[in-house]
Amino acid sequence: MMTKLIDGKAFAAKVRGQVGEQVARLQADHGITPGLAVVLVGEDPASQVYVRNKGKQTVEAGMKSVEHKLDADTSQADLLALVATLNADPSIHGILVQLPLPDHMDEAAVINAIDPAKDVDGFHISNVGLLGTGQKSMVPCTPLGCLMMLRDHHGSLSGLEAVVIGRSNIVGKPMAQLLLGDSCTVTVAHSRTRDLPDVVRRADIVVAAVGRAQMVPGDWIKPGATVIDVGINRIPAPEKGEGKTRLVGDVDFASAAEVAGAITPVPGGVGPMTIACLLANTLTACCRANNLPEPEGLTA
Ligand SMILES: NC(=O)C1=CN([C@@H]2O[C@H](COP(=O)(O)OP(=O)(O)OC[C@H]3O[C@@H](n4cnc5c(N)ncnc54)[C@H](OP(=O)(O)O)[C@@H]3O)[C@@H](O)[C@H]2O)C=CC1
Ligand SMILES: Nc1nc(=O)c2c([nH]1)NC[C@@H]1CN(c3ccc(C(=O)N[C@@H](CCC(=O)O)C(=O)O)cc3)C=[N+]21
Repeated sequence: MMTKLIDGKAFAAKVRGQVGEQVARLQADHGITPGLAVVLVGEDPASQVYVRNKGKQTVEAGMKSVEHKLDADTSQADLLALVATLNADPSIHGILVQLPLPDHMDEAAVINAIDPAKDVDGFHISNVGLLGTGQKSMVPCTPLGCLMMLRDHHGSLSGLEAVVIGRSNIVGKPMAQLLLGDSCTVTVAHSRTRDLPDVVRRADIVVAAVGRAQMVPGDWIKPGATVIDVGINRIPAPEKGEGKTRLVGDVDFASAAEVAGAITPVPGGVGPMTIACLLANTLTACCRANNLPEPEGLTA
């Protein structure tokens, strides 16, 4: 089987280009610059990398980027006060609080304190409810990026069997909602699923969002299926030198690529699309806030 590599890096660059064009038009026609605020609590090195990448790409798309870095022992009240300030700031159209938060914080309380119109992660209960009932919402970036790649590859997803492995609020559940919205027959698998290999074998579309390095082998994949690998796992890479690591997905890429019709790599697949969709959501939020037409092709 000749598999098609779905190039998320190139796709994301295209999306960011479209966002940049529409940001320039917004600026020229209306004098408005979309603004994104990213809040990071604590010093998790991986989170710092993501936050830096987000800030850089936000600026490259012509938008305003603000980063707030708080100590790991910041009180929840102080974080909520910052969120309230950002909610009230008219130059900020998108707010992202990087997850996970330190253990002493109530993640749901913080997320639900964000103005839903500025919730570019799409994690606020209002947005979750709107998505679940098929109404206009802010759509979570990672699943939105996956959906864009799937639509691009398949055209219509109608009637396809989709299996999502993972049921988290940030990836698995919203992914399942989006696939249902595009008329897939959706199965959501998780750690209690009986006979996961058999469940995965019936899928035309597999979305793996588990957080376990290379757990899905090629012999679970139906020949010709499309495989979207959300996982980001760092594993030792002694071949690169002592103490070195490399990134791998939740799918065993080498064996899955032998049978899949199309597959996303890690890195260079879902990850860059997540950031591109964050920029798209910020633009969308800015247009909505100003009663302007929404950007085309950048929403679900
Ligand atoms: N590329 C990107 O932009 C992003 C990548 N990620 C990556 O995606 C992965 C998943 O993230 P996230 O959804 O936050 O993770 P969570 O840990 O929140 O959820 C993992 C899910 O996988 C399920 N699971 C765990 N073990 C198994 C198993 N053996 N068989 C089947 N299902 C299992 C869990 O089931 P149960 O509910 O029963 O415990 C849970 O539903 C991670 O690698 C993360 O780094 C995340 C966000 C963005
Ligand atoms: N509120 C919130 N929203 C998020 O969207 C969110 C979050 N918290 N917490 C953490 C996860 C993870 N996440 C990634 C984003 C980009 C890459 C990405 O760009 N990955 C590159 C590689 C980056 C590298 O080299 O480390 C790639 O896959 O090619 C990965 C992971 C967003 N998340």
